[in-house]
Amino acid sequence: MTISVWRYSHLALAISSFLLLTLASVTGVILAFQPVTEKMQPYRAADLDKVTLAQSLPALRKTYPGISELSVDAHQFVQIKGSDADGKELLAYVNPITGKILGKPKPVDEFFQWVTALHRSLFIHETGRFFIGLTAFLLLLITISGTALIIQRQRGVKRFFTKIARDNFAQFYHVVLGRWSLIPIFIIALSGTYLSLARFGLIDINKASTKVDFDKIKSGPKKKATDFGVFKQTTLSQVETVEFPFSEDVEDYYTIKLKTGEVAVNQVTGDILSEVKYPKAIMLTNLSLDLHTGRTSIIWAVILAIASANILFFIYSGFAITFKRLGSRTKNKYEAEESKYIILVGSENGNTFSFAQAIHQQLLKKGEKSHVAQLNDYRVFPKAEHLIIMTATYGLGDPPTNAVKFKELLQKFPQSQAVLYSVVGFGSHAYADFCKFAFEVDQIMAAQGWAIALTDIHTVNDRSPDEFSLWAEAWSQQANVQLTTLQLQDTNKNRLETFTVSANTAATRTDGTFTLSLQGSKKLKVTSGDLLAIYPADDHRERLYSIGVVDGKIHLSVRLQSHGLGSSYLHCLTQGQKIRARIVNNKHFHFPTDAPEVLMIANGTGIAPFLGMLNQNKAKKPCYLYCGFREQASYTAYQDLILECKATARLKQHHIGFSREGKKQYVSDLIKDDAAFVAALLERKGVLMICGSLAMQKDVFELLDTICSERTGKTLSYYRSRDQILTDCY
Ligand SMILES: Cc1cc2nc3c(=O)[nH]c(=O)nc-3n(C[C@H](O)[C@H](O)[C@H](O)COP(=O)(O)O)c2cc1C
Repeated sequence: MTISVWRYSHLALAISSFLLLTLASVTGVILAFQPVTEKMQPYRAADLDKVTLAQSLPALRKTYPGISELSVDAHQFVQIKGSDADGKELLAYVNPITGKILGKPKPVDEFFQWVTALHRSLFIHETGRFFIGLTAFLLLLITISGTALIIQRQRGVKRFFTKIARDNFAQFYHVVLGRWSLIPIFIIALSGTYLSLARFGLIDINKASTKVDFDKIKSGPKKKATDFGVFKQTTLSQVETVEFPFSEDVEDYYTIKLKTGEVAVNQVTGDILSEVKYPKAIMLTNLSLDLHTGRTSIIWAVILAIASANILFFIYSGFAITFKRLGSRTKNKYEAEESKYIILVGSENGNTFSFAQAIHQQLLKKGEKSHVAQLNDYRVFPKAEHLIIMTATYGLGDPPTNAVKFKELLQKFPQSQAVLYSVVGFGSHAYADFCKFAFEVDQIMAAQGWAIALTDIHTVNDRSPDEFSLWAEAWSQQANVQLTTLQLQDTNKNRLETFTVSANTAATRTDGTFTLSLQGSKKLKVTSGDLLAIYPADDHRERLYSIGVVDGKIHLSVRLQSHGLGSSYLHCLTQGQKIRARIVNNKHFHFPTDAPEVLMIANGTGIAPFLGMLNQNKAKKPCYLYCGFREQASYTAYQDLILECKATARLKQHHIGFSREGKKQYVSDLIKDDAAFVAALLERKGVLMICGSLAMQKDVFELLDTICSERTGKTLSYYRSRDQILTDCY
């Protein structure tokens, strides 16, 4: 089943039951304390599984000749009923062997009684019981769909308990707590459902009673009750109640109600007069009661309380996740299945969506059925006549995250009608592989029998509105759809903050690299590894820089490029100057606080985020830094900070190589020298972080692939898929 089927089932079930589930969970938490408080009373008889009826019944009957009934409850309290020597009513907890009175039963606490009635029937008797039973059943289905979702999210049953990628608080803890409380919640739901079915007679739980043939009752040979075989073989832990003979008359007998059946015993001879076995359903009902109420074990009662409290958290976090998802989803007027125009977007930072929206809105205005989705949502579009694919490119010509599945899905879901397609690539000439992913998409589209190219592939450099308009014009002519001026919303521009330059080393360095410190005007949510987006020409062109946060300030490390738009702009900034920029949360490259060890690999200005991470490593997690520079002069600027981190144990080891001096080493040479250590670190679940040039990343990946296959027998992608290799290269 696809993830969305499970997700929607999970959501629909949760929505339909959340009110009653909240009530049942709150009352469930309270009721879990009932067995805990009751069990604290000092009436518990020890080792009931060793005390036989032969040891107990004759002794009790001797001490209390007026005894009529003995009962053993779930807390292992032995209670007797009858009349005492003075003919007064006798009701007490006793020691089953000595008969010593341990205490008097108290009526059930009124508060617990009230909560129990609310929990079971909402004070509306059978109707309430029905709704509570239904809620238990819905909870069972929610647990099953939740399990399926966790398995899909973790990509397999075997990886069920492996590390969870952290999206946001609600999502992360919904899954983390879900995994741990799955079993108790499943048991609560299953036992609750079973008890309701039994209550409504859908399961037969009628207890048949013993039938004694009075004509066959023998009055001899007489035996002592302590020698009755059935008494010797039965322990009090098996017993629910014992009804004592009313008188010494042979026609009055013992009726012993066990958990598994009922036995009538001749009080003179000890013969079994009649015996019935209960159906399995009775045992299952008892087990369900034990499991649902925690009445037999304090530990289980506490687990039930925690699990019920977790259900309340799941209700909160489940809704938080849903609202967030709905908020960020592209709002489509028409479903994909009914739309003539399908616009698929590949985007990492959201900019490409604003171009897609511009076309989408125009089509809607014209009364056309248009639908915007992510490339990863590609499927069969039965009514589609036009497919527009707009995608960015990242890394070494890689797809954005929301497009990684597209190629596979395309092979899986061929369209059954001819569809006219057009591909628009969004990229930047600042990267070697300009719009590479878009070109790949265009090529595989061309290979689909059902796909007909409406235009040649168009590329848009640096989100240029002019270049995009050229494509829009070409497409509108070919598609015969008139488009008026496109409204491109630059949402990023609304999110700019002011930063003050607190230091710039541009003037003091000769090697072309410089560091820049910035101070935000207000308290910003930023951490090392995030990116700073600047708009040097105050237009659509955006430039991103990795951030290191050192002592609360944002540090950038930049190499001045000839004709570089961003680097030239930053180079000229002077102390005290203010700039407008925004922080891009780059969560996949944050310091992995859960990792046991971290190995950082950087070349050149890629060291910036690591300096911040090391500075923030107050927990002194073992960190190793492998760094490559052109010459010593490039390294000097960072040396003091690195040595300080080492002196304060925030950095355990560092290895620096210079490509144009001394041994002429690249960072990959440093890694090669320590291949055994790197492999062992990966095996110890350590994390490798790489920041710097894409060329360096390529070399290091090739080397790591060899190291892994030779030394750990695993592939590099094995560690990448487990978030043990994190990259931020440019
Ligand atoms: C880290 C990084 C890597 C990039 N790699 C490439 C690339 O290899 N080729 C390319 O043409 N553009 C590359 N770009 C530019 C983006 O594709 C371009 O800015 C695009 O408009 C971003 O769209 P989005 O905001 O929708 O993700 C890269 C941008 C960043 C920040």
